[in-house]
Amino acid sequence: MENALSAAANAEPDIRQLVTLLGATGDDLVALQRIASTVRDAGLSAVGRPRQITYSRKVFIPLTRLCRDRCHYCTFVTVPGKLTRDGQGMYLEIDEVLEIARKGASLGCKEALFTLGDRPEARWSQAGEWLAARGYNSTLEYVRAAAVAVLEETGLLPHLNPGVMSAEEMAELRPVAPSMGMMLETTSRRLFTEKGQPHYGSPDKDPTVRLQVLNDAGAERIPFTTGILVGIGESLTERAESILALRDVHRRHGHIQEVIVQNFRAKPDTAMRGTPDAEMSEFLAAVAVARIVLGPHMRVQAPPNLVSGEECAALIASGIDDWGGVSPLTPDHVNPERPWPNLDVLAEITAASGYVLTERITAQPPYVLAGSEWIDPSLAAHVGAVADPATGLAAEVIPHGRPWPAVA
Ligand SMILES: O=c1nc2n(C[C@H](O)[C@H](O)[C@H](O)CO)c3cc(O)ccc3cc-2c(=O)[nH]1
Ligand SMILES: C[C@H]1O[C@@H](n2cnc3c(N)ncnc32)[C@H](O)[C@@H]1O
Ligand code: MET
Ligand code: SF4
Repeated sequence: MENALSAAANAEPDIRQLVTLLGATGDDLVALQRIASTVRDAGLSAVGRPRQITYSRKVFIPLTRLCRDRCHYCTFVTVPGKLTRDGQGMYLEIDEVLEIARKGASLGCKEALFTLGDRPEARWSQAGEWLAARGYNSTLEYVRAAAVAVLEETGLLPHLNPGVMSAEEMAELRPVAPSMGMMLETTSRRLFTEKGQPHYGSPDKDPTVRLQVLNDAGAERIPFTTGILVGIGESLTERAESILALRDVHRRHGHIQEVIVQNFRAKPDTAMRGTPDAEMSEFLAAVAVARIVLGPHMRVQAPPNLVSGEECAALIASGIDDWGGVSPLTPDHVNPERPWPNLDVLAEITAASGYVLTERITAQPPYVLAGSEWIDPSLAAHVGAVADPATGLAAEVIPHGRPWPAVA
């Protein structure tokens, strides 16, 4: 442990040392957290915003809960029969999307997070029929149309999280969203190939496929959010490998705008209901190791609603600098049992640790400030209207719709 801690403080720890660090507890964990905090603080100072912890004020738009996958931890996914019994459509209609986005805009939200099941039309004929009846050939085509409607009618900026996409599909979507994302989850192949493991039977959770998406997103120059899900049965070695894989793809393309370290939370109606939640010390060690491996310039995000208020302070101590999207309106539909902290409370929690809660937009500041290299010119006016031109963070405005593309 001492060698591993000293490597973390002074050099690049090797994978064996990272595994040791991922198992740190007690005083060793405190020492690891100190190193991670120092790295985070240096990174924030270097970009001229010392001690700021960011969040994005957002609405969550669950465009469809149908999915061709069946991840054992997921309570978001549903089936056509259940939607019909509950009197719901296969997808949200554009009007329903706009109603959520309009309410969000009036509350000062600047991001519309589209999170949805992967390619449901590949499994459910009802999904394909719903789309065809409205003139769409695919879920991703419908995502694009919904994003355009949100831009034109509300001015919220779409962040797209629709699962696996091809390079061509990402290129089609790039002009309608300043950022996109997809969790790597894990590089563990075993959790995908072995019967009984959480990704068994979910083709979109093949780690090779997911790494390809991350690589393609970089080649397409899309500011991209990704991350790992901690505590789904991956070993400490697999956890270390996953973090290293994210470091490597970012070294290649420079497009990873933030890395989410998310703790698994068991849900009653899922196959993993009996699996204990991620151990807090292991989760904190994962955050700290991610910070150390990814370095001072990466934004490291953990959601504040998946832990307690005291544990939020421990996340700050472990080196995060971003809380991700927080909503004053919509629930976290992926973790519906975990309400968002009120934004005033989150500001207090953040301040109690000596940091200032600061609003950003969906794309992280360096990508906003770099302009057309990273963000499609069709979005320049929409982004310019909600971003502070000096910092690339959020401006204090209420968004409003404008034509898209704003610049032809
Ligand atoms: O409310 C949530 N937001 C999630 N977000 C959104 C996130 O909180 C931020 O709104 C975005 O990252 C914008 O920066 C994700 C975004 C991604 O690109 C990939 C995965 C997630 C996962 C979640 C999630 O589980 N719950
Ligand atoms: C949107 C993201 O939410 C995460 N996700 C899905 N189900 C759970 C759960 N039970 N607990 C925590 N995170 C979860 C996955 O990482 C997915 O990619
Ligand atoms: C609701 S899960 C998030 C989006 C996508 N289905 C994925 O698993 O990556
Ligand atoms: S986590 Fe995403 S891919 Fe897996 S079942 Fe849920 S919606 Fe589908």
